[in-house]
Amino acid sequence: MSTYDYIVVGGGTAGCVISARLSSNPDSRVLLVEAGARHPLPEMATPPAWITLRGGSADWNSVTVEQSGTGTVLQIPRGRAVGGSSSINGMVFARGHRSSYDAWTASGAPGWGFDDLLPFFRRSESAAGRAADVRGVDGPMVVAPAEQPHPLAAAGLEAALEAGHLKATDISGGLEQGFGWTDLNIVGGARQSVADAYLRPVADRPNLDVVTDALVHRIRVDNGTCVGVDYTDDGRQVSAACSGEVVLTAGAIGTAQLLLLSGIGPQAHLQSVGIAVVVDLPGVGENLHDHPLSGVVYSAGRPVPVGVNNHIEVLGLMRSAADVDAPDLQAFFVTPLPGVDDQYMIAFSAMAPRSRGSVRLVSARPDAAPLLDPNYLGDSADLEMMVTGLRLAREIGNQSALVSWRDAEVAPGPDADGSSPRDYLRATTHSYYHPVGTCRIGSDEMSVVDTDLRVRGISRLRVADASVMPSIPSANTLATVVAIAERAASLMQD
Ligand SMILES: Cc1cc2nc3c(=O)[nH]c(=O)nc-3n(C[C@H](O)[C@H](O)[C@H](O)COP(=O)(O)OP(=O)(O)OC[C@H]3O[C@@H](n4cnc5c(N)ncnc54)[C@H](O)[C@@H]3O)c2cc1C
Repeated sequence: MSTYDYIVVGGGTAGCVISARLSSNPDSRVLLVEAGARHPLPEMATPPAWITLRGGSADWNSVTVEQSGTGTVLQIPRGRAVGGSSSINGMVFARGHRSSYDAWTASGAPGWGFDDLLPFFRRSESAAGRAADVRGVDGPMVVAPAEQPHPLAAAGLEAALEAGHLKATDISGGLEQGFGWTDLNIVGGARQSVADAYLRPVADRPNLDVVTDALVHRIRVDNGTCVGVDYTDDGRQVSAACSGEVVLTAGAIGTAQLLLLSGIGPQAHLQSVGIAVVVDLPGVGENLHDHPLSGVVYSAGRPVPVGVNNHIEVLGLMRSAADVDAPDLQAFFVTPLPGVDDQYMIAFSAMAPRSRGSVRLVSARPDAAPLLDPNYLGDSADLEMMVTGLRLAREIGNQSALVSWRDAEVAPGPDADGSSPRDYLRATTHSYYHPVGTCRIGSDEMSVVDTDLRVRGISRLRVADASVMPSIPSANTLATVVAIAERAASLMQD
């Protein structure tokens, strides 16, 4: 059995960051184990093609249980590839508003506010042309607004300003609200995944072993200490030993699933699926949540060019009412709407959803898909927030700046008023692909990791991915996961 100083479980977004940072010390032997393939699919490089990667070989093809708030069963794509979800995602690179992270501090995660995370956000990125005291100048992720902006996105931005929203000079920076050109991790016309930015440049380090197409089954715990992992590689059962620390970076779904498979989780649930309890940790798999997403669809009165980017170039962060404490709604222009000719959408999403769900096992088999219940619109406040989002999106959609594009509102359609917007929202709300929260940081009994990301009750085991977020930030989640991973690497090297 090989012994490593560090084992990183899941070679996705966070896993690529952490294994690259830890292996920069030539004296540390690092193993990274990833279930997906080593090499990228050709379509991953082409920004507008990202939509087609959902449901393909680099997606775990997860679905939810029927959602009580919507009556629907929804897909939750998540990357199964080196680079993880960053290899199939929409390439929007944005921090949440600073209030999102300050809410983490307030919820019992001191040291995780915006100012605490800022050095790690900055370390991760090169954002040329942005304010250098807020944005990074020499990090691996090279991010910038669309080089060749879509003309319909430009018209949408004008329409948002016409509707009275603020113009944001840097909507990706975490300090502003309003509408502006978001940063994208597209470099020279191609996706830059986190694997491209962090891992591939260092993959030939002699002290870094990257094992792919390998499913981790469980972590091994001996007397309260994590001592290694078990995985299958090409049908063989393999055990790797760890003399230092194991860090779980299998994502909000995969990490919770692995802890449960390893006997770390709510006792009654583990017993119900026949897994011996190692630590009764009731918060594992709880607190699953995501941004709910819907949109107003318009037919265009003229051909809408396909564009060379990711279909999402302008983001808006708004407040649902003037007196709310923090921005709580996002809107963006989908230009064009993929899969249909000459339509576009103004999408909107509740940024601080109250609904909470869970990840649970159906059996002790590591290859069995877990039960996923993000509980979209389960809390009626989220539905009402989406009703406000629909109203604000329509306001923007009806402005004169869009008149040369707009033909008609196709969905919900001009007749939808009274109670029918709620029916429309229940029927059309789907995942924004940002599941988080299943192993949250905190100090109460439902938290899973402490503020140093150490799993409660087990030594030499950390979690560092989207699962540790106590609550979802008010933006797409990639940039936040990268910052969490940077911070984790720094904590592990202290
Ligand atoms: C289709 C899509 C579009 C998105 N668009 C955007 C966007 O435009 N902007 C944005 O900011 N965010 C976006 N996101 C969200 C963002 O990409 C994720 O929040 C982020 O990448 C999650 O990082 P992670 O490290 O937590 O998990 P991941 O990047 O998903 O990595 C987890 C890794 O662990 C591996 N793994 C899981 N279980 C096991 C196991 N048992 N054994 C071995 N390996 C395992 C997986 O294969 C995967 O590679 C999108 C996500 C998706 C899926």
